[in-house]
Amino acid sequence: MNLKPNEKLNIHEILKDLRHYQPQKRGWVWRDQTPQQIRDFTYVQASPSLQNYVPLPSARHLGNIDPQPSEVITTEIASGRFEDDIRRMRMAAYHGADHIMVIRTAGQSHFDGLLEGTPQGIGGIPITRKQVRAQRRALDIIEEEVGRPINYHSYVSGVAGPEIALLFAEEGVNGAHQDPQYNILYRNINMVRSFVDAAESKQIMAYASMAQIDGAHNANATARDAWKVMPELLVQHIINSKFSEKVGIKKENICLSTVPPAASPTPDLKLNLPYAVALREFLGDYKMRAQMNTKYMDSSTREATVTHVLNLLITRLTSADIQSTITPDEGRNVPWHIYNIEALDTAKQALIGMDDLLSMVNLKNDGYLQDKKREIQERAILMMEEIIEMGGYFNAVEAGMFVDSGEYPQRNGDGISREINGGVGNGTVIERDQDYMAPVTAHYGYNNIAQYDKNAIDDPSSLIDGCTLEHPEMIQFIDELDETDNVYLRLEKSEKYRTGGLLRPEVQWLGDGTVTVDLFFATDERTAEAAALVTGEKMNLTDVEVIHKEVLHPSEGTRIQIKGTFNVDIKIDELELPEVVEAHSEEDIIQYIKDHPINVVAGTAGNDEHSVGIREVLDIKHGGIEKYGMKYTYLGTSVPIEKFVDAAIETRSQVIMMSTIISHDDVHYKNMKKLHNYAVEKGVRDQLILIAGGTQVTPEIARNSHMDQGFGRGTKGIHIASFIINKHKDMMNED
Ligand SMILES: Cc1ncc(COP(=O)(O)O)c(/C=N/CC[C@H](N)C(=O)O)c1O
Repeated sequence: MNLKPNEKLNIHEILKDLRHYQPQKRGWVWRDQTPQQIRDFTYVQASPSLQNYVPLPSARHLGNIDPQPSEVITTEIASGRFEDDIRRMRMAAYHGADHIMVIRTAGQSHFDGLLEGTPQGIGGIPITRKQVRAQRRALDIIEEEVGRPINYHSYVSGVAGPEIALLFAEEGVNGAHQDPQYNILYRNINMVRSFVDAAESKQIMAYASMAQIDGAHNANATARDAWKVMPELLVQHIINSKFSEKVGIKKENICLSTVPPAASPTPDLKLNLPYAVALREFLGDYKMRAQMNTKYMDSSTREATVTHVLNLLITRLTSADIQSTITPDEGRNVPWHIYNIEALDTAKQALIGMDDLLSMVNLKNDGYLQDKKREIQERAILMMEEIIEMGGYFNAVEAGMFVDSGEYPQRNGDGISREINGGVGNGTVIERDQDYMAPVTAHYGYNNIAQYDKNAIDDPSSLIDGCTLEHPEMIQFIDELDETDNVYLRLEKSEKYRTGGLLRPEVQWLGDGTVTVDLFFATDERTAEAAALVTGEKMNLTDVEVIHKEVLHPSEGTRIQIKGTFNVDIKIDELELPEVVEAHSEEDIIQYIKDHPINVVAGTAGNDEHSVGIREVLDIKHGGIEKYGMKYTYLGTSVPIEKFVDAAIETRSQVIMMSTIISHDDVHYKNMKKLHNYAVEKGVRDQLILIAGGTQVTPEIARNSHMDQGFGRGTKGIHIASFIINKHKDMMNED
């Protein structure tokens, strides 16, 4: 399936014959990191541009360039409906994401086997073979469309870790979180079981060349005062990284989740920059996955974005191989399309904006930064030495050494303590017998293959002519298990928004009807909140809820954002679509005017004193037509209609731009007819391009009033200039 930008991805095609689909490749793909020369600009920490993309809004002034940073950019997409998330993945890829992270449904860490089918998830997606295969298949098509590989990522931790790891290897998943410490500390899974499972999972991930992200960041999401766990974060990174390397994951696929432990209004960089430097100095052989702090994130997207940009500054002052973006699941707890895309644009804009920063500034080799860095490192080393003295990691966990609210070596005794012989899965690790044998690939630990064939020791599955990792056709694909909760039922309900010609606003699921309204009330917070809910109801929204409050002043005013459901289906074929306003590139217009000089007469007609609008589209300062080399004679305001034509004749102008804002008694259309009639009377109508503009002017009605074109709200100089050269070309061909 080849995707075209103006064609929607067809979920039915993705699901068709899924049982026979096999992943196109395995393994993580880093970006091609090569400096890029784009127009006048050289980008050093860059990668090649995409074939299909949506550039930043401001790129419009720069020929729509879309430079790509060198870091892999992550976005997390998990609304609970994998079929709807595929659309967002395509949007995200257009905005520069090449690492799609799928959070699992709540509590999947505690499922001791694989889920099947495609039930709807809560707070994430139930990771199943069918769902993974469908999304990887979609990403295979989307990466063709944007022209860059896309890494698909989810989570291996939990009691079914090894089974999930094998599923991911079989289905071509490219990256996963895997860290036994996560199981132990945050899911209370038995520590012996967790490390044995982790060895198996990591071996499989190494075989499939998957990138691994660790779970150290969870400490600063869990700790009482996150900035105090910095020594422990280093320790956690070291434990998982060294363990992973010993199991067999290549260093370039071991990624540290370098989430900084603090965010403004703490002095963000004074805490997080020394930590970032300390981490990279100790563990620079591995890859760094930068991820902004998600603990001190509230419902203000503006505030979260600033924290995100400060994290991007740290990335540019140190280094990152993967740059994660605001994790809507953890930030605003609303995994909506707009938050993924805004965060991707933030990352792209900031990283590109700070390209090659260290060629201009560098970090001081003395003073606070180095002292703080060293202090963090020393605390971490002391902590590791004490762990060894305590008899090792398991004893240290049992003693509550981790996520204590004290800054090591200070201990407050409130760490997360787990019993060596406790937790989920305790007592489920069984010593392998002498004759234990499993004829499978990427299997960790004792495996007595030699008892059957000494030559097969390095290739156990050769005893059975290969396992599922060599023969994907052996994989048992289970379609749907639950007749009441599966993708087919969901697609049936939303089909009218796919092929029924209907539209409804949405935030995450097709046609979910959710809208947000941004309100300000000149009153205190509680009154404003109550008023906002009533406002939503009076707008005929249902399920109205407040999702964000901002006090501008305790009594003068409060900002409230609400969400609500809009319960009306919009019929597409009843819509009157706005005209497409063609805009040539700035270079083409400038060149055309150089070859064909064009003069313009402009002013505001009749008894109308408005002048702002027409100045916006005339002056070079606002990107008016002057910017493209056109010369204009400005007649001012309240210009008699005849004067426009007389001045055009006198100045040998080809164009009249008449601004006519006032629309009482349709005076604006009367002005247009008068202008046309007078030009005819003077015998110059066919030599002139007549353009009318104004807030109440529409192209169709202007043309019906004998103008050549009309321009309404939001018109920019480039739109008018493009029309003028198109019309001028037509007139030239006619002559
Ligand atoms: C090591 C590890 N294993 C599993 C899970 C998730 O585990 P469940 O699937 O049971 O929820 C996590 C979660 N971290 C959040 C990731 C964050 N959004 C990020 O970008 O890093 C984890 O860190």
